[in-house]
Amino acid sequence: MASNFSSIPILDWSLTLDPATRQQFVGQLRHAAINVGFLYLSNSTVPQGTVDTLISYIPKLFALPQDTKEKIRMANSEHFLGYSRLGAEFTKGKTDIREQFDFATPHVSRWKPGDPDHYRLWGPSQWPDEDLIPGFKAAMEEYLLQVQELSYAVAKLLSEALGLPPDGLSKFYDSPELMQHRSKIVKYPVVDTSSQSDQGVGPHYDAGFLTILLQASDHRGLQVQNLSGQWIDAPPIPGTFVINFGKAIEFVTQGLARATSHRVVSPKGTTPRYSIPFFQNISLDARLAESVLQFPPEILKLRELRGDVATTESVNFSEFDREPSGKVNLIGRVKSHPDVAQRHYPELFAQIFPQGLPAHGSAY
Ligand SMILES: O=C(O)CCC(=O)C(=O)O
Ligand SMILES: [Fe+2]
Repeated sequence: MASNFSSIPILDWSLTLDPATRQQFVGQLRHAAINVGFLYLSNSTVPQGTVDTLISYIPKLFALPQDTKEKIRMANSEHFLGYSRLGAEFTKGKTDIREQFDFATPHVSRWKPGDPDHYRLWGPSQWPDEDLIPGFKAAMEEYLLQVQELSYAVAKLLSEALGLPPDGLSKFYDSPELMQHRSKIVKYPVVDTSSQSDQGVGPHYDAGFLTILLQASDHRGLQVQNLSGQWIDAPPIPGTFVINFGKAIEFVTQGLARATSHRVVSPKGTTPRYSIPFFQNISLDARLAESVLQFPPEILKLRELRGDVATTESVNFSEFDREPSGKVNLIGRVKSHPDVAQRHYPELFAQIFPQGLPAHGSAY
């Protein structure tokens, strides 16, 4: 019988600051990683002011005129960065009812002719005109910087929690100037469920290492699938982030850090739900099948005690066993945003969608 969970643990980052309580935090992180795959983090290193400033911009960002938003649409960007209008994205063959802007940490594309296609995946963000939303770009870039720092600090503690040295995961990151992490600002509108689905985003796993999610409005909607397949609510808790693990870290930790399936149900009531996930990436070149880590037997025992996870309907990033991380991520982006892919990666698009653009999204 698999151990199971009915709520998501809340971890207090301030425990890490005192040597007397640090190990308590590390133990809680070990439990959350192995048995749940999700946690809330309170009292993190990200200043509340940075969070509040960014949140204050969200309604203004989505209220920009539609043509202003379309000027920076994702289809312009071979990096899959920019604006996606409502209904432009697919998960498991169904339209996700969300509108979003994808941004990323500052990065200059390293791609040059002859390099693999997936080097083109990372590059500069598209920003709305500064005059139309003054201060927004600076607020987002500051947020990205702070959350990036937090993500590296969490990775160190996770490494310890799994019985590795603190730098046990660092070989998966390139030097900072070669790395790029992504984020997006998402709006889930209220839908009329008598005529529409309530799929904010369908069941899926995240692809990378760590996801640090800010639930930026007071709405339920995020749900997490437990080991026996039931959907557990992960409601917003003020002053916290939600952290979860992606398929890449699950792969290299032999399933110790669990990638847990999750989804968002459209909000009820009268106001939209907002969220800001941050996806910590690993090196585009990382070949995970060659980099699986070794763990102490007492840690591996905990995975055995957890037991097997019920099969889920979530989308899988199964190519990690043969392709470099950048290629796996590119394939995921092509499936989620086929219109962008058709324009910028026609060959890969044709392999994945031999019949052309899916009418209703048939990506998975
Ligand atoms: O909006 C949320 O709360 C979660 C979004 C999510 O899981 C994703 O975009 O990967
Ligand atoms: Fe996700």
